[in-house]
Amino acid sequence: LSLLFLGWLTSPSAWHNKYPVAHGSRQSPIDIVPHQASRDPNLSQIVLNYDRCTSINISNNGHSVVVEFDDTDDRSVIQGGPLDNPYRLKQFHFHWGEKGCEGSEHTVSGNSYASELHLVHWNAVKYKTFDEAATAPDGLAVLGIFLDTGDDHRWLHTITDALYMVKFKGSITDFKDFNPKCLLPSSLHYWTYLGSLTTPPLHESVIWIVLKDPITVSEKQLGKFRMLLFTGEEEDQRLRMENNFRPPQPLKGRKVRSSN
Ligand SMILES: C[C@H](CNC(=O)c1ccc(S(N)(=O)=O)cc1)Cn1ccc2ccccc21
Ligand SMILES: [Zn+2]
Repeated sequence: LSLLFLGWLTSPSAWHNKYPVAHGSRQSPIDIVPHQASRDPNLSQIVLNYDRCTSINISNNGHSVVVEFDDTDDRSVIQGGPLDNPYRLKQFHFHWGEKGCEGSEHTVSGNSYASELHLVHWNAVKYKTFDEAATAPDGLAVLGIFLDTGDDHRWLHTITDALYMVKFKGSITDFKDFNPKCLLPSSLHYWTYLGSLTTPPLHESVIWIVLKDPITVSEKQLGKFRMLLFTGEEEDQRLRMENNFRPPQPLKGRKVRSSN
């Protein structure tokens, strides 16, 4: 692809050239093997205090579609589980494929889901800014939620109806009064492990919390994500945004823990 050739849209296998940490000891995503995860009785449940969250905008950053939140105070935080502090919700975004059988970043016993939702939080107790936290080993906490295909998701339309407004890379529009609690599965049982950002700069700064249960969305709803473009309005090449997922990375001796 000319964009690949131009080095703009680099493939995951080339990222190590510019970001050597791509071959680091705690890279994400990983393949999660449930029976090899250790049940840890000290792992409490995770608590999501999103009731006063303030969504601000939705945008296409050329990698995914991102909904950003007001993170100037502790109005929406995740806490408990493996976390020693509350972590502030900053944004959520998705990863997806070009067909239903792949698209998630984490896999479970080698199996992919159609998509994966990432709710990105940062440790504002220990760090002053998101960018500072994004480079610290305990700086970020990302809640991963798998998306399965089946019936329509009753609340996802609020997001998919806005996607036409952010078709091109670099586009952004208001997106108020959205509470991501409506995107949670019924159970908050999870796996947790120490990992990284799954896109450059691949900082090894993420405490991953991956929910065991997926949510269900329809092929039609997922198809609307595929009408987004990697390319900007001014570019003559139009590249559909799909397969924006990094494949699983080596575990390198890490332990995956399981909530009860
Ligand atoms: C990281 C930040 C841009 N990336 C992210 O915020 C991010 C968040 C979550 C994920 S995922 N898919 O793992 O949930 C991936 C990327 C900007 N930024 C801050 C410091 C910094 C330094 C160099 C370049 C960019 C930098
Ligand atoms: Zn992500």
